Amino acid sequence: MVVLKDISETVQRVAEAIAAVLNVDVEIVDADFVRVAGTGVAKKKIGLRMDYGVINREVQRRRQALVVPEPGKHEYCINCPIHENCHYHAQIIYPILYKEQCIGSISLITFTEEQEKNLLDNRDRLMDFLYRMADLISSKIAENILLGQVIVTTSELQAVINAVGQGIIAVDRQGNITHFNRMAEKLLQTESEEMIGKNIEAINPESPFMQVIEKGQGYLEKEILFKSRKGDIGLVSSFQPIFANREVVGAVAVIQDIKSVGKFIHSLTGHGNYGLDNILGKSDLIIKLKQQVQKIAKSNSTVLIRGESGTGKELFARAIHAESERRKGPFIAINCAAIPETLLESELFGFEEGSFTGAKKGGKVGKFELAQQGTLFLDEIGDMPLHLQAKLLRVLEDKSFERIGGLNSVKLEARLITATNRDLEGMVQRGEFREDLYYRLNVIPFVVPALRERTEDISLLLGHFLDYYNTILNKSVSGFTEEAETVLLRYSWPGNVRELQNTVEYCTHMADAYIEMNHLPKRIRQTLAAVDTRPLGVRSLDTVEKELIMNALNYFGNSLEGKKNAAAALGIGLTTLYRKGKKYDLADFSN
Ligand SMILES: Nc1ncnc2c1ncn2[C@@H]1O[C@H](COP(=O)(O)OP(=O)(O)OP(=O)(O)O)[C@@H](O)[C@H]1O
Repeated sequence: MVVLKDISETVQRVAEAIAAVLNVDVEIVDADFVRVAGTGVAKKKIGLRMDYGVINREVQRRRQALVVPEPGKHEYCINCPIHENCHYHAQIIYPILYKEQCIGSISLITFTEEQEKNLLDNRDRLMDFLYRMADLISSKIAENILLGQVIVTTSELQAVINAVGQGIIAVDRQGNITHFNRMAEKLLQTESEEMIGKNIEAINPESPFMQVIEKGQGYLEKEILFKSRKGDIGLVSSFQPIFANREVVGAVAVIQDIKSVGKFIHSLTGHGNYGLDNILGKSDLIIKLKQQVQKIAKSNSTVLIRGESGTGKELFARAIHAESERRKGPFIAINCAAIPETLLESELFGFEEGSFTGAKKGGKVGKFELAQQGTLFLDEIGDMPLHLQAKLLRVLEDKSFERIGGLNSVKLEARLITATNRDLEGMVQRGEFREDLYYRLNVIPFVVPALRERTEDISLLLGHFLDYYNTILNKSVSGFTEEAETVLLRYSWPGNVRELQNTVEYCTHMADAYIEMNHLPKRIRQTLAAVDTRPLGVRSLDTVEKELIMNALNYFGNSLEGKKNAAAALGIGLTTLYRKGKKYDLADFSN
C-alpha cells in the first residue's frame, strides 16, 4: 500500500517550501486524514487525525482541487458540526495522486484577510504551483517504491549469490568491488565487509578485471593468483564483463579452488566405472592379478606396472585407485611419451605466473597438484627424459613438489603409479633410466601378462566387445563362425586387448548375421592364411613351422631387431630365419 508517512521527511520539506513561498500555513494529510506534515499551527498537529476534515474528504473523493473562499459557508461544510463557528479564512485544497489513486491532500490555510486576499487573487498561479508540489510528492513515492523493489531484488540476488558453491566477485566500471559472496570469503579468507567498496587494483593489481572491462571480453577457466592476507592463493577463475545498455558497467569473476576442480575432473572421468569388475578375464593370471590389486590398494607405496602395450595397464592402475581409500579423490593420468619433452615438465608441475619467458599470465596448475588426495598415473615412464627423472626422484624423496618458478613447496598427497612396456632394467644398464628412480618407482612391481599368455580370456573378450559394439553401432551380429573364432583364438594378438577390441569393432562393422573369415581384418587373415584350423597334430611340419615363425615375427616385429629377437625365441640363427622366411615366401624376406 502506498503511504505518505513513508516519505514524511520529504512531505514536510514540501510543506515548508510552500509555506515560505506563499506566506500561508500548509497542512498535508494522507488518505486516512492523518496529518503527515504541517507548518505554523498545523505543525503541532502532525500525527493527529483531522477531527472533521469534510473538505479534504470531498477533495480526495472527487480527486479534484478546490478553492474555498469562505470556509463554513461552502456546500461541503454543511455536514461539519462546527461549520457555523469556522475560524478559517479562504483555503485551497489540492489532491495528491499516485497512479490515479488519491493518497492525500495539501491544504493552504489562511488566517488573516491579507493572506486570504493574496490567496484568492493568485489562485490560478497557486494551483499550478500546487500541481507541481503534489507531483513532486508522488514522484518521491514512485522513487521510494522503486527503491524498495531494488532493495528486495538486491537481497534476493545476494541470497542467490551466497548460495552458489563457487566464489563470486563483481566490480563496477572503476574496479570497485560491489559483490563478494560467502564462498569468495572462504576461498580468499577475507570478510566481504573488508572488500566491498575497495578498488580491485589496489588489492590485486595483477587481476585481469580491468582488462576484461576495457576489452569487453571475458575468458573461462584461467588460473589466477589472488593476493590474500595469508599470501597468494591459486584459483581457477572465469571472468565475464557486465553489460548494461550495451556498455560495459563492470565485470564478474567466478572462482574455484584447484582442489574442487580436481574433484570435478574426477567426477567427469567417472571413478565408479573403473573398478575391478571392469577388468574382464577368467584366466588364473587375471584372477590372481585382481587379488593382488586388492592388496596393493591398501598401501600408499609406488606401483610400477609392466606389460606390453594394450594389455590393460591403465585399467589396472584405475582399479588400484578405485579399490583404495583414495577413490573419492581424482585419478589423473598423463602419458609421458605423448607430450613433447619441453612441455612435460610444466604439465607435471605447473608453473607460476611469469616464471619463464612466454609463461602465461596466471600460471598453470600441474598434474601433481590436480591429483592431490587421489592417484597420479604416469604412463610410459620409460620415455621420461633424464632431467625430469631427477626431478621426479626429488619429489619422491622429499614428498613435496614446487611449481616451476614457484617458491612454495606443496606436500605430495597423491599416490604415484607408473607404467611402461619398455625394458627399464636394460635402460638402467645403458644409463638411460636412473637406477635410484627405478627402485623408488618399483616398490610394488605389477606385471600384466600379454593376451597370448592367457588365451582362455580371448573368447570372453571377443563376446564382450561384440555385445558392446552391437549396442554402439546399433547392429545385431549374433556371433563368430567357428572358423573365424578359431583363427582369432590362434592369433597371437601382439597389440593385446586393445588390438582385439579394435578388431571386433571392425568386424562388427563389416558383418551382418555372423562374423566370418572374410570379415576379419586383412592383417589377421594374411598372417593366418597358412594356418590350418585342424588340430596341430594333423598338419605338416612345414605348415606348423611357418605358423610359428609368423607368430614370432608378429610378436617381435619385422625390424632387424625384431627378427633377431624372433630368431632367438625360435632357437635358430638369424640366417636360418632369413632362409626359412624366403622358403615360406613371407613379406620382408623376398630379397
Ligand atoms: N581385461 C580387460 N578387460 C576389458 N577391457 C580391457 C582389458 N584389458 C584392456 N582392456 C581395454 O583395452 C584397451 C587398452 O587398455 P589400457 O589402455 O589399459 O592398456 P595399456 O596397457 O595401458 O596400454 P598402453 O601401454 O598402450 O598405454 C582399453 O580400451 C581397455 O579398456
